[in-house]
Amino acid sequence: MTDRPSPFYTDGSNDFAYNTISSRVPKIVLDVIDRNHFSPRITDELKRLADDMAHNRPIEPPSSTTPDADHWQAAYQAHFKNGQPPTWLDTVWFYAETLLYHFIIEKTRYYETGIDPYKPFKEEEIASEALWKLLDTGIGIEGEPEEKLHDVLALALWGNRIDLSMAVSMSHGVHGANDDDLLIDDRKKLIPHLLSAQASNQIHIVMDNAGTELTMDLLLADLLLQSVPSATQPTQVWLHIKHHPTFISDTVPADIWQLLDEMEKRASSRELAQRLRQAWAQERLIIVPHIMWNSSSFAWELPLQNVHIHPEATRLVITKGDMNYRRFTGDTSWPADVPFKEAVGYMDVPLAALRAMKCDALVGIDQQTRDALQANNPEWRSIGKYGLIQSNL
Ligand SMILES: O=P(O)(O)OC[C@H]1O[C@](O)(CO)[C@@H](O)[C@@H]1O
Repeated sequence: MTDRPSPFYTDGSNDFAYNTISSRVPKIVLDVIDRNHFSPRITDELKRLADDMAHNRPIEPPSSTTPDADHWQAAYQAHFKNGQPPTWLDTVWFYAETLLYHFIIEKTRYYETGIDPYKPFKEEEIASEALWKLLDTGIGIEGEPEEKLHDVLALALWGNRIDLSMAVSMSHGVHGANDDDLLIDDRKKLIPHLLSAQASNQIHIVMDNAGTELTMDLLLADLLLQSVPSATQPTQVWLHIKHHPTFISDTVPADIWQLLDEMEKRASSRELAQRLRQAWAQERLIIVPHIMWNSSSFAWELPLQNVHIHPEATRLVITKGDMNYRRFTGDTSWPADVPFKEAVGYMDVPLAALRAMKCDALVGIDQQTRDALQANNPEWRSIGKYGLIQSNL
């Protein structure tokens, strides 16, 4: 058993992590200011946050008033160095980035106003014709269940490219996504596992972005509800989403209901929306917002049983996207000879990760493949072009 490598740091030892905290997310904070109409006080607090990150200032103590204050105050202490608060460019990247998005919610007073600071970004995407064209393509997929699952799993993966925090990833789009960019494809194991007769009746999807990715995930959920054979209990699909808005586009409850409303307005997607609403009403489709998915904890630190992920009932956990991949694999680059199954060995349930690669975190790709991709494009890991469908099956 290979020891888990340390997580990426923001101190320059990993370029992408450093650039994210020193430059990329400060720009996102300023963009959030521009896209909203905050009071001068909130605007000044956000500008100071952006400036603190860019200038490697000490991280300020988190507030004591948010529902997850205990987590963030404990994490703050746990990341002290030499008895001092960490600075933004000298700490664990996963902590710094998740904390940054927590601070945006804290400073925009989300818990006092209920206003999603990313709503302007999300509204723009849900109005895009590309989203609705892709949904029509997905709805039009025909064939046997295994054929449909093969194609819809690919759409759910490539939908992850559409990520409002990463223009370069969005630039690759979903239409025309081809399997050449799919570096690992475990669908040949996943699909028989999903379609076989088993006692476990629950598929848990740890969700990611609203908008296009959510549209593809709802299409996948509908197909799973129709295709996965029921056992003593009806097949259920659980959607695990964020408790509050984060990472610009991550899904919160309002995003699901707004999308279903929009789907119902369109003749081509009305039936899909109605099936999903009915599945929800019959408790076959279950939506679970939980603040653990907003935290800086890695997956092995999370009480997954608190969100009903139990070995005996769970047929598969599907994690979507880059941040969840980082949370489940330790936000690090594993040695090339370590299989995905080993890196997630703490998981006592079948797991599949559907991820468009947007940073250096990686496990389960051999050295020869890494070298070839590196020679072709040194930024191959972080441009959202390549995708993984990895499983511990
Ligand atoms: O929505 P996803 O797939 O989790 O990716 C979003 C994240 O990808 C990253 O660029 C790298 O994880 C983050 O900085 C970014 O916000």
